Amino acid sequence: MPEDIKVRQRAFEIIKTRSFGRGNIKLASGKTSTFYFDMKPTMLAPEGAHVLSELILARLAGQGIDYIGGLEMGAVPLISTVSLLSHIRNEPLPGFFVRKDVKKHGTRKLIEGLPVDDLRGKRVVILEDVTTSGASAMIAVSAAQAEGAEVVMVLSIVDRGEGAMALYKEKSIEFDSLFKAEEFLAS
Ligand SMILES: O=P(O)(O)OC[C@H]1O[C@H](OP(=O)(O)OP(=O)(O)O)[C@H](O)[C@@H]1O
Ligand SMILES: O=C(O)c1cc(=O)[nH]c(=O)[nH]1
Repeated sequence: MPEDIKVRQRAFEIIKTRSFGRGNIKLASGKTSTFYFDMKPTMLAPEGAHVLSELILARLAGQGIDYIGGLEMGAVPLISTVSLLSHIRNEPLPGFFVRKDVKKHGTRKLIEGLPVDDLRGKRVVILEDVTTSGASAMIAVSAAQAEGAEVVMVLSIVDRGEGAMALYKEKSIEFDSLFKAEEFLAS
C-alpha cells in the first residue's frame, strides 16, 4: 500500500477510535446531532498529531502558503504540530490562532502568534478540526482578511457535510477536508 494511503488509513482509525461517538449532542450552531467528533483526543495523541500533520502538509505542498492559522480551540493543536513538522522538514510554515474573545489583560491581541502587521499580503490557510456550518472557521478567515491576508483555503480534518462547503463556495474561498463524516458513519 502506498505510504500516503497508509497514513490516511491510520488517521482514520485513530479518529474513529478516539474521536467519533454517537449519542444526542448539542452543536456550536445550536442544532442537535446524533453523532459527534471530539477531535482533541486525536490531535493530542502523539501518533494522531503526527499523521494529521503529515496529511495537512501533503495537502498544502507546493502552494506557496506563508501561514497556517485557525480559531481557538479546535485549530490550536493542529497549528502547533503542523508547524513543528514543517520545521523538521526544513520547509517552515509558521502559525497563528484567532481568539474568540480578546483578553481583558496582557497584550489584548485578537490574533496570537505573530508580529503585528505580519499577515499583510500573506497567503494563509485556515485549519479547522471539524466543520459543520463552517461559521467558526469563518471567524478566523475574517480576522486574517482584516489584517490584509489572502485566505487561499479552509482545510478541515472532518467535514460533516452540513453547510461548510456551501458557505465557502459563496465566499469564493477554496474548501477541503481530509475526511467526510459519512466515512465514519458508514464504517
Ligand atoms: O462549523 P461550525 O458549525 O462552526 O462548528 C464546528 C466548530 O465547533 C467546534 O468548536 P466549539 O465551538 O465546540 O469550540 P472549541 O473548538 O473551543 O472546543 C469545532 O472545533 C469547530 O470549531
Ligand atoms: O458542530 C459542532 O459544534 C461540532 C460537531 C462535531 O462533530 N464536533 C465538534 O467538535 N463540533
